[in-house]
Amino acid sequence: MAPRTSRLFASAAPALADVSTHEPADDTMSLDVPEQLLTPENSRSETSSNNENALAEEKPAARRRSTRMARASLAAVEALDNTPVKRDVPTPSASEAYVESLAKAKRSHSSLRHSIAAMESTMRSDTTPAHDTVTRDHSMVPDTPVSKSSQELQSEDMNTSLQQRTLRKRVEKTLTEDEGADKVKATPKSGPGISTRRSTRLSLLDRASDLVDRAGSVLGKRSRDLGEKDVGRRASLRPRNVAPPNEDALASAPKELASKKRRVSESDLSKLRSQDASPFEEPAAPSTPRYKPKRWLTHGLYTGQEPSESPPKQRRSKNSRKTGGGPMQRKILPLPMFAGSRLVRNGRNFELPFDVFSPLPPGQPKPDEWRKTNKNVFVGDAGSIWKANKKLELSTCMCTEEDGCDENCQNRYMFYECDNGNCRLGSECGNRSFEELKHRTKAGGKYNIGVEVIKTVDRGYGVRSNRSFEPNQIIVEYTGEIVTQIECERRMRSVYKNNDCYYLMYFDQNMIIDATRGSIARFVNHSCEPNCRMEKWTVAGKPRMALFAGDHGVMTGEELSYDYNFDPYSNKNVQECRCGSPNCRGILGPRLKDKEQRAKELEEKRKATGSPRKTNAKKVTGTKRKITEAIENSTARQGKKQKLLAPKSIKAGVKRAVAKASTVRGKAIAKKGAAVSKTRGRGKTPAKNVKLPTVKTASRVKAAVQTPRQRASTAKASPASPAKEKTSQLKRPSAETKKKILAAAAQGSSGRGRKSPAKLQKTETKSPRKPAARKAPIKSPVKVKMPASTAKSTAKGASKARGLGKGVRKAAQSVVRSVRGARK
Ligand SMILES: C[S@@+](CC[C@H](N)C(=O)[O-])C[C@H]1O[C@@H](n2cnc3c(N)ncnc32)[C@H](O)[C@@H]1O
Repeated sequence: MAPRTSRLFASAAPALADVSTHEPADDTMSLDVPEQLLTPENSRSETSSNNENALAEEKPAARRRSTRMARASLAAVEALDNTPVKRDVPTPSASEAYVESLAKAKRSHSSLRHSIAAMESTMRSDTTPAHDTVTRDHSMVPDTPVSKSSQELQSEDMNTSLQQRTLRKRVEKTLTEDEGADKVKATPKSGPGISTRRSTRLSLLDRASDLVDRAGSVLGKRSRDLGEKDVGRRASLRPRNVAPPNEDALASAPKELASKKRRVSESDLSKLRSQDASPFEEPAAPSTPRYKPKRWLTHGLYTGQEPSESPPKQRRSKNSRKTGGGPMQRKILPLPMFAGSRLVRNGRNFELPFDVFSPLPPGQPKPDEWRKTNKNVFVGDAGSIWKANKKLELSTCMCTEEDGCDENCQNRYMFYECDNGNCRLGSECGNRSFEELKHRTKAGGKYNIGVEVIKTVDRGYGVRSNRSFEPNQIIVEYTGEIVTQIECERRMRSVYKNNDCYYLMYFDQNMIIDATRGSIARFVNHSCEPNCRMEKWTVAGKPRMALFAGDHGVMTGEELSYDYNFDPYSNKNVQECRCGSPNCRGILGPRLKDKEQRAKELEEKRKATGSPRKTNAKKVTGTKRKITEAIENSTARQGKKQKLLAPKSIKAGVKRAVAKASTVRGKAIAKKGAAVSKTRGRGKTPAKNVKLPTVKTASRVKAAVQTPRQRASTAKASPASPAKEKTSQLKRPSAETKKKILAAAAQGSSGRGRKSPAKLQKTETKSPRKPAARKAPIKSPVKVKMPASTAKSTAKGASKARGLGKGVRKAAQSVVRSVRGARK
């Protein structure tokens, strides 16, 4: 005890000096007790053993000192609590404790005085004068957990002036009753005294590690690793008895500590340390550095995946090598992303897949020679010519708000865009496509623009949609340099003569858009079954071209195409089409016109039904495509044509002959009537004979055959019709023949016929008036002669042309017979 006491004295020398100045010492014990309680080392040891949370908290120095004082005073309270008397009696309130302490203070007044004086002197020596007041007045107000617990004991009396005195009295009481306090003091002084210093350093270290943690989370993995290494190194300095900020533990800790202190001898200090540490280590959390907890994303690519120990954005193998954490605790491979086991177990709400809007990844081949312009630019003379021909075209929209300029809008029909000048519907108007496109372009971004260039397999570049488009929605404007036709031709001859691709399109006023320098629309390829249309609209009086979605709309990722309806100008320019559609026309040529399209459809219909074809192949002419098609068609139908045409031509010939014959007959009848009337009127009977043979009146010829005169007249008349048709082939009869005919006619008429000579005479009498008329029947045999063959041929021809009938044939034959008979 002696060396120890001297050591204690040595350490408490300043305090003793102060004490001696205030009050003389009554006995040695009175000096011993405060020394054990109030040395700075003691107070530190208490702090280190109880204060855990305070390590991490920043406090001003003065506050820390006051805390130490509170610890010192609290140690006395704890000692008080540890007495057997206290354990049996319920914890008194602050006022009771005060009364108690007063009673006890009387008993050991003198010794307490010394101890209090020593305590105050210690306080003075530890704190500056400025803080002295603070220490005295607010020694119970520190915000550490321990001081809070002691503060609770006095919470009711905090406002009274006895606050400090209560503390003093309790200390006095403790000192009085606890005679073995020196034993208790030995342990905290030697054991935790060491760790007190450490704790002071550790509070700083912990703060520093906190800062490193924060910095690590900001600076990234490498910094975190560095921080971790540092922390690991400092961990050797960390006290092993760091307890969590548990109030129960804090409350119980001093009791256990006090009881152990009594049991442990001074010689077993090293053992004591390890034993002291054990009760605190059990509830204490492992002394790992306190990292900011990782927050796993609740959305994005990895949503639904099991969290791993690896930091994100790093390969697991690499990560485990660095951190030494090892791979994840998995027995089998995880399920694929978006179908992980968690997803299978729990399910989740529907989320759009990440590639719904997925522009092409970077690194796509891009056209080098493309010079872009999103506006039409007039080049050369085009501008001046355009202005000169400019017409102000206005079209006032008549739609109502209910209609909203839908498909029935008059402006829409005419490809006129509505604007505030010609339409009063404003935002309700549905016919402002170019306006919409303007807003989209202005907003920018891949989605608003909605198209991107791609490289196709066999058609050069193309354009792909990276969003969906409604049917008939505007997609992109076709812009470029507007040139005159002359300029266009010049470019074709010189500039583009070796080009494979042309970007020329007919525009307006005989001008052409050359999109070699133009918008992205120039890359849109041709398809025979396109999903888009190229349309020309008038916007604010100016024509503009744009690509619109087709009637079925466009889906994300589809390649855009329209029908070029391409005019290749020459054979050289005819290009093979590789659109791959089922109805591909084979070349980049013009599409069928409506009429041809209809004809084609009809043809197909006929083929299907098997009905004969009426169309004329001659009509299918024009462009190269059409010629090709016509050739194909003709070769395909040649056989059919031959089979069909043979019977057709006969029928047609017969029909023609009949029609002609009937027409001539009709005419002849009409003429006959007229002639008869004329002759009658004029008294020309022989004319009747001349006219009768006009082939057509078969019945009358028959009747005429019945009498010789009539036969004769028929014989004269019968060849008349063919003679009439083929006058040049007839030969004139000789005079002798004429006489014979006349004689035969006279005999025949006198012998057979009932005709009176008067009649004949009458006829003859009439004949002088018209000798030519009379001559005609005379001539007729000549005629008949010749016409005999003619009649034959006529009969043959008539038999060939079977439409003439038997009557005509018989008449002709009878004429021939009569002529022969007349000869005989
Ligand atoms: C206006 S450009 C289209 C963009 C072009 N593919 C490019 O790479 O620049 C027209 C040219 O593309 C090619 N092309 C377009 N559509 C095609 C198709 N269906 N089949 C074959 N070639 C096509 C032809 O060479 C044509 O002259």
